[in-house]
Amino acid sequence: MTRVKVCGFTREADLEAAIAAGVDAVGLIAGVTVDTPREIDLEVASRLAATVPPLVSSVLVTMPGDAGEARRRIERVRPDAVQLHGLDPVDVAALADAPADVIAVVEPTDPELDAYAETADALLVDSIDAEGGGGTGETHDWERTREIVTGLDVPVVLAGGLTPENVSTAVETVDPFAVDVASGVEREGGVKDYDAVERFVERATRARVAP
Ligand SMILES: O=C(O)c1ccccc1N[C@@H]1O[C@H](COP(=O)(O)O)[C@@H](O)[C@H]1O
Repeated sequence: MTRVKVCGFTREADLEAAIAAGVDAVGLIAGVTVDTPREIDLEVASRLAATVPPLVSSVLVTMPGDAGEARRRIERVRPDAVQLHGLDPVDVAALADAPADVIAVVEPTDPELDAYAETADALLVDSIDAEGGGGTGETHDWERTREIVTGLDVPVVLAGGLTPENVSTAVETVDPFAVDVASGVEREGGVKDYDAVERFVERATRARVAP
């Protein structure tokens, strides 16, 4: 069954609603260098991460300048996992002993996919913007991401432009370890649409990969 991450919470009530809807992971965006309505400061991220119950993963989504900054943010927020935008495989490898699983964000055509797969605990394949940020609301070539899933021995998370309306097709096409959504389940920037979150979770987990 495909796991589900919903990302970009700014309000505790939205986090609670998503957990009640059955998400496997919740993303908290802090320390990013792109303009987004979903960014919160590290202190708020730390407070929200502490509310996430056992058996649901908290994920710090961040764009640090280097591994040292990433480590400081992990120690401050104490997430179960950290989703890193913009670090190279060497910096990702330097976080192998950090107290969080490491998810490296890549685009489907990244020439260093193999190196990231060897150093990170999971890859998140996203339609990232020129600055390496996510939250674009854009899909990418899912066939290419399917090739990544079949070609690499690392959990692959599919992100980028997913919605309750397209997530079934995305899962059937890509067969990812998990799917990840931010803007596609919002009624306004940074505010989640609870019905959309429920429909996203239901359709993502019900979808079956074509044999
Ligand atoms: O959501 C954002 O604004 C964001 C900003 C900077 C880094 C990551 C961000 N979000 C990540 O991008 C994916 C895809 O977003 P979307 O579903 O296309 O809106 C999101 O799930 C986060 O992991």
